[in-house]
This record gives sequence, C-alpha cells and structure tokens, in this order.
Amino acid sequence: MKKQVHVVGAIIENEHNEIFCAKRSPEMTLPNYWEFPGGKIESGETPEGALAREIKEELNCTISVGEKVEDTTYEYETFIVRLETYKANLVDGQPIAIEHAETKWVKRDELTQLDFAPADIPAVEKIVKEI
Ligand SMILES: Nc1nc2c([nH]c(=O)n2[C@H]2C[C@H](O)[C@@H](COP(=O)(O)OP(=O)(O)OP(=O)(O)O)O2)c(=O)[nH]1
Ligand SMILES: [Mg+2]
Repeated sequence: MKKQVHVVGAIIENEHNEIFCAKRSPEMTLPNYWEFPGGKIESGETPEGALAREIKEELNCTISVGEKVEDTTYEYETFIVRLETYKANLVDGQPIAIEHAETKWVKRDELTQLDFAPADIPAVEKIVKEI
C-alpha cells in the first residue's frame, strides 16, 4: 500500500493580483517542481490551522486563510497525496524563502508557464480561469 499524505497549499494573492509560487528545492521530495507553499496536516489540526502554521514555518509570514479552491487526490509513483488548496492573504510580513529554492509572484495568465507538481494542475487551471 502506498503511503498517503494529506497536504494543504496556500494560494496567496497580493494587491497586484499576483499569486505567490514557490519552487521545491533539489533536496525535497518532488524536487524542482513549483508548488503552492504549505505542508502536511498534523493530527488535531484543522486544514486552515495547518496552513497558517506551515506558512509561518516555511516563509516566516502570517496569512489569513480564505475559501477553498480545490481538493484533489493524485497518485505519484511512491505515494498518494490529497492536496487541498485555499486562497490566502498576507496579514503580517512578506514571504521569505527559508527552504524553497526560488519564489516569485506570478500573474494569473503566466501561472501555466511554471512546471507545477502534477497534483497542483487542477488548482492552477481553476485559478487561471478566474481572470
Ligand atoms: N506544500 C505542497 N506540497 C505539495 C504540493 N503539491 C504536491 O504534490 N505536494 C506534495 C509534495 C510533498 O511530497 C507532499 C508534502 O508537502 P511538503 O513537503 O510541503 O510537506 P511538509 O512541509 O509538511 O514537509 P516535511 O515536514 O514533510 O518535510 O505534498 C503543493 O502545492 N504544496
Ligand atoms: Mg512544505
């Protein structure tokens, strides 16, 4: 049986309607793919609580978590991920990459140019269509 992980990702949008994207580092699982930053929900956490915690840990800033965008399950070669993505806004600080290889603010219509992790594609497509 493949390992299953339940993960939350933040679609953080700024005042210029740009979305914050983060590139996974070569040392991480799924290396060098772009993602919506976040991570695994720990026991006892709500998805929103887990997401705020992960963003503080990974990007040293505070977000408010808004509406859910997508809930997708994707089977990778070695594990299965359930990825829930949420809209989010910065309420304190600016995101600083602590563990990611690269980060950038991307306009909606340029999102599809990034090589997103396969599990993220449905969320990316939904966000792009919002224009
Ligand atoms: N954070 C995040 N993870 C994603 C996305 N898409 C996707 O397939 N994943 C996968 C990559 C990882 O194998 C898995 C868990 O995410 P993660 O590595 O961020 O987990 P985490 O922050 O809790 O890190 P760790 O404690 O396990 O090191 O989910 C995404 O958009 N955001
Ligand atoms: Mg993470």
